[in-house]
Amino acid sequence: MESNVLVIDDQPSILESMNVFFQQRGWMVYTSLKGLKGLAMARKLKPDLVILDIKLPDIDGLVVLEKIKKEIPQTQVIIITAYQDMENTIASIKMGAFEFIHKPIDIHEMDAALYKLSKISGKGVDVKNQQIQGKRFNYDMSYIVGKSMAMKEVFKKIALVTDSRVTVLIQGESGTGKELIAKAIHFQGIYKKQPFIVMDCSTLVDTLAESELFGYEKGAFTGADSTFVGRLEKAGDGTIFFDEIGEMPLQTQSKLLRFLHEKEFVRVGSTKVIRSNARILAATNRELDTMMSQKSFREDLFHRLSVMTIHVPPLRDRKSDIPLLADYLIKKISAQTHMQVKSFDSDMLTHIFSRYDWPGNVRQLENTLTRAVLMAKSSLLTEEDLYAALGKISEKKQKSELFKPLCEVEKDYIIKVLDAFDWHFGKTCRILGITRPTLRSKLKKYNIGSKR
Ligand SMILES: Nc1ncnc2c1ncn2[C@@H]1O[C@H](COP(=O)(O)OP(=O)(O)OP(=O)(O)O)[C@@H](O)[C@H]1O
Repeated sequence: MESNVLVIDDQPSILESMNVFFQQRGWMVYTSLKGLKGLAMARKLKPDLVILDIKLPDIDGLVVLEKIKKEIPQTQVIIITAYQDMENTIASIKMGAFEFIHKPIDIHEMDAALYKLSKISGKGVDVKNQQIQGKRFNYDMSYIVGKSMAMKEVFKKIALVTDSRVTVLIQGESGTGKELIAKAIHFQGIYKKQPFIVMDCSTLVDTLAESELFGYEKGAFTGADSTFVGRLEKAGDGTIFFDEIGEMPLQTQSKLLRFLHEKEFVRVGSTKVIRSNARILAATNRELDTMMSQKSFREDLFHRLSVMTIHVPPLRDRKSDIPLLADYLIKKISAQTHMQVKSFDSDMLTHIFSRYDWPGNVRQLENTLTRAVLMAKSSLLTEEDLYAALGKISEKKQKSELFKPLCEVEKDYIIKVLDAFDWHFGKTCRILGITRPTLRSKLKKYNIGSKR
């Protein structure tokens, strides 16, 4: 499990720099600009480490330190301050602060403190290892998250094919990460410096498909004002990824098949044969078996493409990946939207998100989290934010809407009976088992007027 740190400082620039520093070392980072809020977060999150400014706008940093050490003794605290203040240094160390670092923060000093921490902490915070993790965590466009058995199988297959030129067919529902896998195959392999070209087959129109794929010569047809280099040629010694291959028009399928046989093609309007060494990857969310039996997908093309197949399971079949994915995606979204990394309670998120089937798979999860990050009112993603992003109301809210105070129940019931008996007081009193004066006093108490 990754370590987590809470940074409490009233300077946004410090929060930002600490955020980057710890994230690069693979830590989960939480931040607070205020002491009291930071204290509340510490109580809730019980972080491995708190970086605490001694001078805070709302509460003395030393008081925060004292409370943290008393209530969450396992949490280590590093004090930071702009003041060379011996008294505070001594006081904070006496109170159990682990280290005292002066501003501006020297990252080597912070690294040294973390190293020291790794020696004393039972959790074994391994700085070196975290630096490696940090390097890997770079929103790399080919970085795939997953620890489920199913994803481990996917990783194994990727590893088998990255350095070869084998044709791979990637199958899976929409949003499962097929394009990401294609990128991983290309960018993790020895040909990663070569181009990676995507051909979205759902946009191919029969008449233009050949030109798009193989290119055309100037004057090949009306409107061909200049020579056009097709996608295959653009791929060079790299990869061409046919996304949504199931959508490729039948005529184009034949042309692609011929290319796969011969490894050469000619531009439209030319006679010059161009040899290509491009690696072919394809993906589909369609049932190609059914399409083949319906003759809308060529069987021979299928066999050519599926030298190796990778089946990407839907998210509902690997829910154990949700916490890891959510953690990664929130960091990715925060970086992309330049929003401060939102902290969240991983158990709460897992509890809520694991109940959904995610028909749109990881893309839907990513979109949901993006909405949650953008809509969140604070730097902490709450249960309410997650439910709102899912377009649902939270259990807490549901319950509060379902259950009302007794007086409201009584008021509603009296009105219901009055309405049912056309506001006949005698009948209403008999049903409710009360006297007329009692009914009158209740009407007054609940401000129930005349017949509505
Ligand atoms: N295992 C994963 N780890 C990290 N990000 C993922 C993972 N799987 C999918 N994603 C992210 O989810 C989004 C959808 O993934 P991708 O476009 O690769 O899916 P797809 O299967 O190709 O979808 P479609 O069939 O609709 O084209 C992308 O932003 C991708 O980066």
